[in-house]
Order: sequence, then structure tokens, then C-alpha cells
Amino acid sequence: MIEFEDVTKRYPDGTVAVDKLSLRIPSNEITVFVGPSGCGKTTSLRMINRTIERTSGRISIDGEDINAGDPVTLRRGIGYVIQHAGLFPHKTVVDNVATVPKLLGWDKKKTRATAMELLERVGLDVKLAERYPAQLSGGQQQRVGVARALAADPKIMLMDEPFSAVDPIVRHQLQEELLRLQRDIGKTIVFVTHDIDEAIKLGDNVAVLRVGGTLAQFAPPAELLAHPDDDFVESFVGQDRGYRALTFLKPDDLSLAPLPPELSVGDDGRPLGWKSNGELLPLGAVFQRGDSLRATMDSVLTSPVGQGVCVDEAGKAIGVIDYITLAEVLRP
Ligand SMILES: Nc1ncnc2c1ncn2[C@@H]1O[C@H](COP(=O)(O)OP(=O)(O)OP(=O)(O)O)[C@@H](O)[C@H]1O
Repeated sequence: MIEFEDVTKRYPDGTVAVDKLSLRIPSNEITVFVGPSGCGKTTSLRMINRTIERTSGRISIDGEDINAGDPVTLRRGIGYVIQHAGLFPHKTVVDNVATVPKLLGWDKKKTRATAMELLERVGLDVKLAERYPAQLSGGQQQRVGVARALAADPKIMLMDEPFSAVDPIVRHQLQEELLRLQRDIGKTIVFVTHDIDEAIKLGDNVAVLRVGGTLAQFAPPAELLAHPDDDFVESFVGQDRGYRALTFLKPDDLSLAPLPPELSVGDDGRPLGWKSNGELLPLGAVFQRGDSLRATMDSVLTSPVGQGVCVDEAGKAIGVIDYITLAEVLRP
């Protein structure tokens, strides 16, 4: 656990970026710092690896004050990923990833093998290993940044707006891959973003900060959406929070209707579309049992006949749900 106790940062010009911040960041989970520009997210993050030194208060990792040892040793146990990846331009991809293992004096073979394995893990083609950062796309550079941060197998990863500089589609992919990776590696990740949707998608917990560097609310995303503590959090979370809360609701006993004759199904049981006046209308989005109510609702809304199709793991149609049944499920 990383613990902030009454932590304040006052810059030399008198700006108080973080003001008596107290919070507990659980181990092996993703905690997101979110808030408007200038609310002290980056300052808070960088105080953890002491690239910014706190003015007062205490920050501890597993009970030990981070000021007890020297900052260089501290930083070796903490991966750091920033916007634009911050890769060394004159080093190849594999050498970028190998930076910390080399510093730690690992032998060459082990370092290279680890670096190549990490490239694969973050979804990069190992053929790119000998390229230079400028020869990669923005999304690929970010993946290298994540691999580099993971190279020495740190317990903690600090990520400062790592996906902000890429287009929305790549951003979505990087978010999905981070979640997939985290299921395997279970690191303590502290992630900074100004985007509440990103915070809600990635965070096990979300810390909402307000300008002046104070904590407005610290809660899991579902709780934040359902019960914002005050007007500031409510407005920051956004207008459609009721709808977005459906992401976290997963009905376990959704009652499905049998497949209607208008649904065209292939020989392999996969749904193909909806028969209508001799035409085949597109299917719309499908969902699976165990998906969120948001996904289920999306399936109903995108269906041309108002019926969402549920499929099994193999993609075979197993039932449908219509507006009326869905409305019953949604009723509080
Ligand atoms: N070196 C510095 N000297 C003086 N003030 C600073 C310094 N660095 C940051 N600040 C101020 O501290 C406050 C918090 O900055 P910080 O970068 O932590 O915010 P942030 O929430 O990460 O912002 P953004 O989302 O815009 O990146 C801001 O008012 C900023 O202007």
C-alpha cells in the first residue's frame, strides 16, 4: 500500500499544488488520480518516486517512509510511464526496454531475453525491436514505454497521462491492453488522467482531486457514479452518470426469450441478421451472459428490430432480449 498522510507540496514561488492530501493506494490494483487541469495530479504522482519532493506530510510504501532511503534506489523499484513515452531517441526499441536491467547489471543474455518477452507482452511485434523510436507510431511508442517501465519487474508503476497523445481508437486499444496486462501482472498502478471516462474504465479506485490539490472523493468507479460526494464531483463525473453506471451492473439471471423465426442463423449457429420483407437487416451488436447492462442495452439499441441477441462463447445465438424485458431489469 502507498499511503499519503497530510501531504503538502508548495513550490518555491508559493504555489500550493497539493494541500494536506491523505489517501491510501491499495497494492496490486489500479488507482487513478483524476481532476481538472492544475489540480495537482502530476505533482502527487511524482512525489511517490521523489522526482518532486514533498514539502510536508508523509508518504510511505508498505509502511516505510519513502524518505528513509535514497531516491535512486526508490526509483529502481518504481516503473514510470509518461505522455509521448519519453523514449531515448538514439537507442533502439530493445535497448530502450533494457535500460533499467542494464543499470542493474543483469547479464546481456537475460536482459535481451527479458526485453524481447516484454515487447511481446505489451502487444508489439518483435520485428520492431531494432527500430528507433522515431520509426514507430505513437501507440507503438507508448507500448515500448510500458515495456520499459516493466523491465525490472517493479512492484509499482506510475503512469502520467500515458495515452493522451494518441488518437481515440489507439487509446481504446492501449486501455484494453493495460487491463489485460494488469490481469496477469497485478502491479500497484497509479495512473494520472484528466479524462473521467478513462478513470472510470481503468480504475479499481478513483481519486478525484480539485484545484488547490485537495481530495474531493476516493472511491471505486461504480460508487463514484452512483453516489458523488458533492456538486463538484457530480459535475466532474458528468451528466450521463446513470447511464454510465450500467457498465458496472452485471445481471446474473437475465431472462432470455427463445430465438424468434425472424432471426437468421447460420449452420454453425451464429446469428447473421434479421429477416424483413425478403431482406436481411444487419444484426446490431451482440452480447454475452455476464456482460454489463450497458453492453446489453447497446445490443437492444443497435438492433434494427429492438431485440438484442445473446451469444455464447463460441458466438452461437442462444436467446434474445427486448426493450420491455430490459426495462424490467433496469427498474430500480
Ligand atoms: N515547478 C513548479 N513551480 C511552480 N508551480 C508549479 C510547478 N509545477 C506545477 N506547478 C503548479 O502546481 C499546480 C499543480 O500542477 P500539476 O502539474 O501537478 O497539475 P495537474 O493536475 O497534473 O495538471 P494538468 O492536468 O494540467 O497536467 C498548478 O497550479 C501548476 O501551475
